[in-house]
Amino acid sequence: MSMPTIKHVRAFTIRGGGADYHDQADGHWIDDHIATPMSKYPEYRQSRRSFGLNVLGTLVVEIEASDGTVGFSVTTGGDLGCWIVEKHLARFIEGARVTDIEKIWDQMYNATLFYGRKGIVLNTISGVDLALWDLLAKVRKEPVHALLGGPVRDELSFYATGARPDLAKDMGFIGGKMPLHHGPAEREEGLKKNLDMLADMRARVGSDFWLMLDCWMSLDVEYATRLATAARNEFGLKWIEEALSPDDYWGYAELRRNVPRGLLVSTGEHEATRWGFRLLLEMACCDILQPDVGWCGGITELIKISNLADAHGKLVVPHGSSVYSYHFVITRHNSPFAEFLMMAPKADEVVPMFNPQLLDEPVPVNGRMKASALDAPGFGVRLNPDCALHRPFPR
Ligand SMILES: C[C@H](O)[C@H](O)[C@@H](O)[C@@H](O)C(=O)O
Ligand SMILES: [Mg+2]
Repeated sequence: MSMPTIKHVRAFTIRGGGADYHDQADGHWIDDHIATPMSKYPEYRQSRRSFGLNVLGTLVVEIEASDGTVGFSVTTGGDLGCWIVEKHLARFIEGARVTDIEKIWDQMYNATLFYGRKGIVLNTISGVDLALWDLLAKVRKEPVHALLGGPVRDELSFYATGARPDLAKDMGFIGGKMPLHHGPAEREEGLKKNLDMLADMRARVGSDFWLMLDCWMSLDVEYATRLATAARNEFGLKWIEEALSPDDYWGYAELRRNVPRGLLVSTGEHEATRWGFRLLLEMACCDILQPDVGWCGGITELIKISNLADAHGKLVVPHGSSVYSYHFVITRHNSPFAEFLMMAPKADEVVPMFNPQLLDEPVPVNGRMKASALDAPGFGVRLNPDCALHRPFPR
Protein backbone atom coordinates (compact mmCIF):
# COMPACT_ATOMS: atom_id res chain seq x y z
CA MET A 1 0.00 0.00 0.00
CA SER A 2 1.67 3.28 -1.08
CA MET A 3 1.46 5.81 1.70
CA PRO A 4 -0.38 9.06 0.95
CA THR A 5 1.64 12.29 0.92
CA ILE A 6 0.78 15.52 2.70
CA LYS A 7 -0.92 18.11 0.47
CA HIS A 8 -1.73 20.92 2.89
CA VAL A 9 -1.07 22.08 6.43
CA ARG A 10 -3.31 24.86 7.74
CA ALA A 11 -3.13 26.73 11.04
CA PHE A 12 -6.09 28.35 12.77
CA THR A 13 -6.88 30.07 16.05
CA ILE A 14 -9.92 29.73 18.26
CA ARG A 15 -10.62 32.03 21.20
CA GLY A 16 -12.32 31.11 24.47
CA GLY A 17 -11.42 28.07 26.56
CA GLY A 18 -10.50 24.89 24.75
CA ALA A 19 -6.80 24.20 24.57
CA ASP A 20 -6.09 27.62 26.06
CA TYR A 21 -8.03 26.40 29.05
CA HIS A 22 -7.01 29.31 31.29
CA ASP A 23 -9.05 31.58 29.02
CA GLN A 24 -12.22 31.43 31.12
CA ALA A 25 -14.88 33.91 32.30
CA ASP A 26 -14.76 35.56 35.73
CA GLY A 27 -15.66 33.35 38.68
CA HIS A 28 -13.90 30.22 37.42
CA TRP A 29 -11.84 28.41 40.10
CA ILE A 30 -8.87 28.27 37.69
CA ASP A 31 -8.47 32.04 37.87
CA ASP A 32 -9.27 32.77 41.51
CA HIS A 33 -6.29 34.30 43.31
CA ILE A 34 -3.89 31.49 42.34
CA ALA A 35 -0.24 31.99 43.33
CA THR A 36 2.09 32.66 40.40
CA PRO A 37 5.53 34.22 39.81
CA MET A 38 3.59 37.49 39.25
CA SER A 39 1.95 37.39 42.71
CA LYS A 40 4.72 39.65 44.06
CA TYR A 41 2.83 42.42 42.23
CA PRO A 42 -0.49 43.02 44.10
CA GLU A 43 -2.15 44.31 40.94
CA TYR A 44 -1.57 40.91 39.26
CA ARG A 45 -2.45 38.75 42.28
CA GLN A 46 -6.20 38.13 41.85
CA SER A 47 -6.32 36.93 38.24
CA ARG A 48 -3.78 35.18 36.02
CA ARG A 49 -5.60 36.68 33.03
CA SER A 50 -4.62 40.12 34.35
CA PHE A 51 -0.96 39.42 33.50
CA GLY A 52 -1.84 37.69 30.24
CA LEU A 53 -2.01 33.94 30.91
CA ASN A 54 -4.75 33.79 28.24
CA VAL A 55 -3.03 35.93 25.60
CA LEU A 56 -2.11 33.10 23.24
CA GLY A 57 -5.42 31.35 22.53
CA THR A 58 -5.83 27.93 20.93
CA LEU A 59 -3.74 26.81 17.94
CA VAL A 60 -5.50 24.36 15.62
CA VAL A 61 -3.20 22.48 13.20
CA GLU A 62 -4.95 20.72 10.31
CA ILE A 63 -3.02 18.43 7.92
CA GLU A 64 -4.66 17.07 4.74
CA ALA A 65 -3.24 14.04 2.90
CA SER A 66 -3.38 13.20 -0.82
CA ASP A 67 -6.09 10.58 -0.15
CA GLY A 68 -8.31 13.21 1.51
CA THR A 69 -7.70 12.08 5.09
CA VAL A 70 -7.38 15.01 7.52
CA GLY A 71 -5.58 14.91 10.85
CA PHE A 72 -5.75 17.76 13.35
CA SER A 73 -4.81 18.83 16.85
CA VAL A 74 -5.43 21.64 19.31
CA THR A 75 -2.85 23.14 21.66
CA THR A 76 -1.90 26.48 23.20
CA GLY A 77 -0.45 28.80 20.60
CA GLY A 78 -2.87 31.17 18.88
CA ASP A 79 -1.70 33.57 16.15
CA LEU A 80 1.98 33.14 17.04
CA GLY A 81 1.67 29.42 16.47
CA CYS A 82 -0.15 30.01 13.20
CA TRP A 83 2.65 32.25 11.97
CA ILE A 84 5.31 29.63 12.83
CA VAL A 85 3.35 26.90 11.01
CA GLU A 86 2.43 28.85 7.86
CA LYS A 87 5.62 30.91 7.43
CA HIS A 88 8.23 28.39 8.58
CA LEU A 89 7.25 24.79 9.37
CA ALA A 90 4.94 24.16 6.37
CA ARG A 91 7.99 23.63 4.09
CA PHE A 92 8.98 20.49 6.06
CA ILE A 93 5.41 19.07 6.13
CA GLU A 94 3.86 19.57 2.66
CA GLY A 95 5.08 16.97 0.20
CA ALA A 96 6.29 14.59 2.91
CA ARG A 97 4.77 11.15 3.36
CA VAL A 98 2.29 10.70 6.22
CA THR A 99 4.81 8.24 7.76
CA ASP A 100 7.67 10.78 7.84
CA ILE A 101 6.90 11.79 11.45
CA GLU A 102 10.42 11.45 12.89
CA LYS A 103 12.05 13.27 9.98
CA ILE A 104 9.52 16.11 10.08
CA TRP A 105 10.05 16.49 13.83
CA ASP A 106 13.83 16.62 13.45
CA GLN A 107 13.63 19.21 10.67
CA MET A 108 11.10 21.38 12.58
CA TYR A 109 13.21 21.32 15.76
CA ASN A 110 16.58 21.94 14.14
CA ALA A 111 15.28 24.57 11.73
CA THR A 112 13.85 26.60 14.65
CA LEU A 113 16.78 26.11 17.06
CA PHE A 114 17.92 29.68 16.45
CA TYR A 115 14.68 31.03 17.93
CA GLY A 116 12.93 28.03 19.52
CA ARG A 117 14.07 25.27 21.91
CA LYS A 118 11.12 25.69 24.28
CA GLY A 119 7.95 27.76 24.77
CA ILE A 120 5.72 28.80 21.87
CA VAL A 121 7.92 27.15 19.22
CA LEU A 122 7.78 23.78 20.98
CA ASN A 123 4.03 24.24 21.57
CA THR A 124 3.72 24.70 17.81
CA ILE A 125 5.98 21.77 16.94
CA SER A 126 3.90 19.72 19.39
CA GLY A 127 0.70 20.77 17.64
CA VAL A 128 2.06 19.73 14.24
CA ASP A 129 3.31 16.44 15.68
CA LEU A 130 -0.05 15.62 17.30
CA ALA A 131 -1.84 16.35 14.02
CA LEU A 132 0.63 14.06 12.19
CA TRP A 133 -0.04 11.20 14.63
CA ASP A 134 -3.80 11.80 14.27
CA LEU A 135 -3.44 11.71 10.46
CA LEU A 136 -1.27 8.58 10.28
CA ALA A 137 -3.55 6.70 12.69
CA LYS A 138 -6.61 7.72 10.66
CA VAL A 139 -4.91 6.56 7.43
CA ARG A 140 -4.25 3.23 9.14
CA LYS A 141 -7.77 3.24 10.65
CA GLU A 142 -6.36 2.68 14.13
CA PRO A 143 -6.36 4.63 17.43
CA VAL A 144 -3.08 6.40 18.19
CA HIS A 145 -2.46 4.13 21.18
CA ALA A 146 -2.26 1.15 18.80
CA LEU A 147 0.65 2.86 16.98
CA LEU A 148 2.38 3.28 20.37
CA GLY A 149 2.38 -0.39 21.29
CA GLY A 150 -1.15 -0.73 22.64
CA PRO A 151 -2.71 -0.54 26.12
CA VAL A 152 -0.86 -2.13 29.04
CA ARG A 153 -4.01 -1.96 31.21
CA ASP A 154 -7.76 -2.16 30.64
CA GLU A 155 -8.54 1.29 31.96
CA LEU A 156 -7.07 4.63 32.95
CA SER A 157 -7.48 5.98 36.47
CA PHE A 158 -7.40 9.71 37.10
CA TYR A 159 -6.66 12.24 39.78
CA ALA A 160 -8.62 15.50 39.50
CA THR A 161 -7.15 19.01 39.44
CA GLY A 162 -9.44 21.68 40.81
CA ALA A 163 -10.71 23.60 43.80
CA ARG A 164 -12.79 20.75 45.22
CA PRO A 165 -10.93 17.52 46.00
CA ASP A 166 -13.82 16.63 48.33
CA LEU A 167 -16.20 16.52 45.38
CA ALA A 168 -13.55 14.72 43.29
CA LYS A 169 -13.41 11.98 45.90
CA ASP A 170 -17.19 11.54 45.68
CA MET A 171 -16.83 11.31 41.89
CA GLY A 172 -14.42 8.37 42.13
CA PHE A 173 -11.09 10.10 41.38
CA ILE A 174 -7.97 8.66 43.06
CA GLY A 175 -6.82 12.03 44.36
CA GLY A 176 -7.30 15.78 44.25
CA LYS A 177 -4.74 18.45 43.31
CA MET A 178 -5.50 21.97 44.49
CA PRO A 179 -4.01 25.23 43.26
CA LEU A 180 -1.93 27.14 45.81
CA HIS A 181 -3.45 30.57 46.45
CA HIS A 182 -0.77 32.51 48.34
CA GLY A 183 2.90 33.05 47.53
CA PRO A 184 5.88 34.34 49.54
CA ALA A 185 4.84 37.97 49.08
CA GLU A 186 1.87 37.31 51.37
CA ARG A 187 4.27 36.19 54.09
CA GLU A 188 3.26 34.20 57.19
CA GLU A 189 -0.39 35.14 56.83
CA GLY A 190 -0.44 33.64 53.34
CA LEU A 191 1.41 30.51 54.41
CA LYS A 192 -1.15 29.99 57.19
CA LYS A 193 -4.01 30.38 54.70
CA ASN A 194 -2.37 27.80 52.42
CA LEU A 195 -2.09 25.32 55.27
CA ASP A 196 -5.60 26.09 56.57
CA MET A 197 -6.95 25.23 53.10
CA LEU A 198 -5.14 21.92 53.25
CA ALA A 199 -6.34 21.25 56.81
CA ASP A 200 -9.93 21.89 55.80
CA MET A 201 -9.69 19.64 52.75
CA ARG A 202 -7.96 16.84 54.66
CA ALA A 203 -10.80 16.94 57.21
CA ARG A 204 -13.31 16.62 54.37
CA VAL A 205 -11.65 13.76 52.46
CA GLY A 206 -10.26 11.66 55.31
CA SER A 207 -6.73 10.29 55.71
CA ASP A 208 -6.41 7.98 52.69
CA PHE A 209 -7.38 10.20 49.73
CA TRP A 210 -4.43 11.70 47.86
CA LEU A 211 -4.09 15.46 48.26
CA MET A 212 -1.58 17.46 46.20
CA LEU A 213 -0.66 21.14 45.88
CA ASP A 214 0.07 22.80 42.54
CA CYS A 215 2.29 25.84 43.13
CA TRP A 216 2.56 26.98 39.49
CA MET A 217 6.17 28.26 39.66
CA SER A 218 5.32 30.73 42.44
CA LEU A 219 7.70 29.88 45.29
CA ASP A 220 11.32 30.01 46.38
CA VAL A 221 13.20 27.09 47.96
CA GLU A 222 12.89 28.37 51.53
CA TYR A 223 9.14 28.95 51.35
CA ALA A 224 8.51 25.72 49.44
CA THR A 225 10.51 23.76 52.02
CA ARG A 226 8.48 25.20 54.90
CA LEU A 227 5.17 24.64 53.10
CA ALA A 228 6.07 21.10 52.02
CA THR A 229 7.31 20.08 55.47
CA ALA A 230 4.17 21.27 57.27
CA ALA A 231 1.85 19.99 54.52
CA ARG A 232 3.43 16.53 54.61
CA ASN A 233 3.86 16.16 58.37
CA GLU A 234 0.49 17.59 59.39
CA PHE A 235 -1.76 16.80 56.42
CA GLY A 236 -0.14 13.92 54.51
CA LEU A 237 0.44 15.85 51.26
CA LYS A 238 1.23 13.38 48.44
CA TRP A 239 3.21 15.69 46.15
CA ILE A 240 4.18 19.33 45.83
CA GLU A 241 4.03 20.40 42.20
CA GLU A 242 5.98 22.95 40.20
CA ALA A 243 7.06 24.93 43.25
CA LEU A 244 9.84 26.84 41.43
CA SER A 245 10.71 28.40 38.08
CA PRO A 246 11.19 25.73 35.37
CA ASP A 247 14.74 27.07 34.91
CA ASP A 248 15.74 26.58 38.56
CA TYR A 249 17.03 22.98 38.28
CA TRP A 250 19.38 23.67 41.19
CA GLY A 251 16.48 24.85 43.38
CA TYR A 252 14.45 21.74 42.62
CA ALA A 253 17.39 19.52 43.52
CA GLU A 254 17.75 21.38 46.84
CA LEU A 255 13.99 21.28 47.54
CA ARG A 256 13.91 17.55 46.89
CA ARG A 257 16.78 17.08 49.37
CA ASN A 258 14.95 19.26 51.93
CA VAL A 259 11.44 17.77 51.94
CA PRO A 260 10.35 15.02 54.34
CA ARG A 261 10.79 11.45 53.11
CA GLY A 262 7.62 10.20 51.50
CA LEU A 263 6.61 13.55 50.02
CA LEU A 264 6.98 13.48 46.25
CA VAL A 265 8.25 16.45 44.23
CA SER A 266 6.77 16.88 40.74
CA THR A 267 7.37 19.29 37.87
CA GLY A 268 7.76 19.50 34.10
CA GLU A 269 4.60 20.92 32.54
CA HIS A 270 6.53 23.99 31.33
CA GLU A 271 9.64 21.97 30.39
CA ALA A 272 10.30 20.85 26.80
CA THR A 273 12.28 18.25 24.84
CA ARG A 274 14.29 15.22 25.94
CA TRP A 275 17.17 17.55 26.86
CA GLY A 276 15.12 19.57 29.32
CA PHE A 277 13.80 16.42 30.98
CA ARG A 278 17.30 14.89 30.97
CA LEU A 279 18.37 17.84 33.13
CA LEU A 280 15.48 17.25 35.55
CA LEU A 281 16.44 13.57 35.79
CA GLU A 282 20.22 13.89 36.04
CA MET A 283 20.03 16.74 38.56
CA ALA A 284 17.59 14.70 40.71
CA CYS A 285 15.00 17.47 40.62
CA CYS A 286 11.81 15.45 41.05
CA ASP A 287 10.07 12.12 41.52
CA ILE A 288 7.32 12.60 38.92
CA LEU A 289 7.83 14.20 35.51
CA GLN A 290 4.75 16.00 34.11
CA PRO A 291 5.35 16.95 30.48
CA ASP A 292 2.43 18.43 28.59
CA VAL A 293 2.27 16.58 25.28
CA GLY A 294 0.97 19.75 23.62
CA TRP A 295 3.96 21.76 24.85
CA CYS A 296 6.97 19.38 25.30
CA GLY A 297 7.35 18.35 21.64
CA GLY A 298 4.34 16.15 20.96
CA ILE A 299 4.02 12.36 21.05
CA THR A 300 7.30 11.92 19.13
CA GLU A 301 9.26 13.70 21.88
CA LEU A 302 7.16 12.35 24.76
CA ILE A 303 8.21 8.81 23.73
CA LYS A 304 11.85 9.83 24.15
CA ILE A 305 11.19 11.64 27.45
CA SER A 306 9.23 8.70 28.84
CA ASN A 307 11.86 6.14 27.90
CA LEU A 308 14.59 8.25 29.53
CA ALA A 309 12.49 8.60 32.69
CA ASP A 310 11.73 4.86 32.72
CA ALA A 311 15.46 4.10 32.64
CA HIS A 312 15.80 6.37 35.71
CA GLY A 313 12.89 4.64 37.45
CA LYS A 314 10.77 7.79 37.41
CA LEU A 315 7.04 8.20 36.75
CA VAL A 316 5.73 10.23 33.81
CA VAL A 317 2.24 11.61 34.48
CA PRO A 318 1.58 14.04 31.65
CA HIS A 319 -0.01 17.40 32.46
CA GLY A 320 -3.69 17.60 31.42
CA SER A 321 -4.01 17.69 27.60
CA SER A 322 -7.04 15.40 27.30
CA VAL A 323 -6.98 12.65 24.65
CA TYR A 324 -3.47 13.63 23.58
CA SER A 325 -2.09 12.32 26.87
CA TYR A 326 -4.64 9.54 27.46
CA HIS A 327 -3.54 7.64 24.30
CA PHE A 328 0.03 7.78 25.61
CA VAL A 329 -0.55 7.04 29.30
CA ILE A 330 -2.52 3.86 28.61
CA THR A 331 0.47 2.40 26.71
CA ARG A 332 3.17 3.08 29.34
CA HIS A 333 3.99 1.11 32.51
CA ASN A 334 5.65 4.16 34.12
CA SER A 335 2.51 6.24 33.61
CA PRO A 336 0.20 4.50 36.12
CA PHE A 337 -2.47 7.22 36.18
CA ALA A 338 -3.52 10.40 34.37
CA GLU A 339 -4.56 13.95 35.22
CA PHE A 340 -8.08 15.26 34.63
CA LEU A 341 -8.52 19.03 34.81
CA MET A 342 -11.94 19.95 36.22
CA MET A 343 -12.99 22.66 33.79
CA ALA A 344 -16.45 23.26 35.31
CA PRO A 345 -16.26 26.75 36.93
CA LYS A 346 -16.94 25.41 40.43
CA ALA A 347 -15.09 22.12 39.87
CA ASP A 348 -18.35 20.40 40.80
CA GLU A 349 -18.99 18.34 37.66
CA VAL A 350 -17.06 16.46 34.99
CA VAL A 351 -17.02 18.30 31.65
CA PRO A 352 -14.68 17.68 28.67
CA MET A 353 -11.31 19.35 29.28
CA PHE A 354 -11.12 21.15 25.95
CA ASN A 355 -14.76 22.17 26.05
CA PRO A 356 -16.29 23.36 23.72
CA GLN A 357 -13.73 22.78 20.96
CA LEU A 358 -13.71 18.96 20.64
CA LEU A 359 -16.65 16.68 19.87
CA ASP A 360 -16.50 13.05 21.13
CA GLU A 361 -13.93 14.01 23.81
CA PRO A 362 -14.09 11.16 26.37
CA VAL A 363 -14.30 11.98 30.08
CA PRO A 364 -13.66 9.82 33.17
CA VAL A 365 -16.67 8.00 34.62
CA ASN A 366 -16.27 7.34 38.35
CA GLY A 367 -12.67 8.50 37.96
CA ARG A 368 -11.90 5.82 35.36
CA MET A 369 -11.83 5.48 31.57
CA LYS A 370 -11.90 2.14 29.78
CA ALA A 371 -9.25 1.63 27.09
CA SER A 372 -12.14 0.87 24.72
CA ALA A 373 -13.25 4.53 25.06
CA LEU A 374 -10.11 5.38 23.08
CA ASP A 375 -10.60 2.95 20.18
CA ALA A 376 -11.81 5.36 17.47
CA PRO A 377 -9.23 6.11 14.72
CA GLY A 378 -6.63 8.78 15.48
CA PHE A 379 -7.21 10.57 18.77
CA GLY A 380 -10.92 9.91 18.27
CA VAL A 381 -12.14 13.49 18.42
CA ARG A 382 -13.60 16.01 15.95
CA LEU A 383 -13.45 19.80 15.88
CA ASN A 384 -16.72 21.38 16.95
CA PRO A 385 -18.07 23.13 13.82
CA ASP A 386 -19.74 25.69 16.07
CA CYS A 387 -16.28 26.97 17.10
CA ALA A 388 -15.30 29.66 14.58
CA LEU A 389 -11.85 29.00 13.11
CA HIS A 390 -9.70 31.98 12.06
CA ARG A 391 -6.72 31.50 9.69
CA PRO A 392 -4.55 34.58 10.26
CA PHE A 393 -1.81 33.73 7.70
CA PRO A 394 -3.54 31.99 4.75
CA ARG A 395 -1.35 30.71 1.88
C1 LIG B 1 -4.17 24.41 38.57
C2 LIG B 1 -2.88 25.00 38.07
O1 LIG B 1 -2.75 26.30 38.64
C3 LIG B 1 -2.85 25.16 36.57
O2 LIG B 1 -3.92 25.97 36.16
C4 LIG B 1 -2.93 23.83 35.85
O3 LIG B 1 -3.17 24.02 34.49
C5 LIG B 1 -1.66 22.99 35.84
O4 LIG B 1 -0.61 23.49 36.61
C6 LIG B 1 -1.97 21.56 36.19
O5 LIG B 1 -1.06 20.88 36.71
O6 LIG B 1 -3.10 21.12 35.87
MG1 LIG C 1 0.62 21.89 37.37
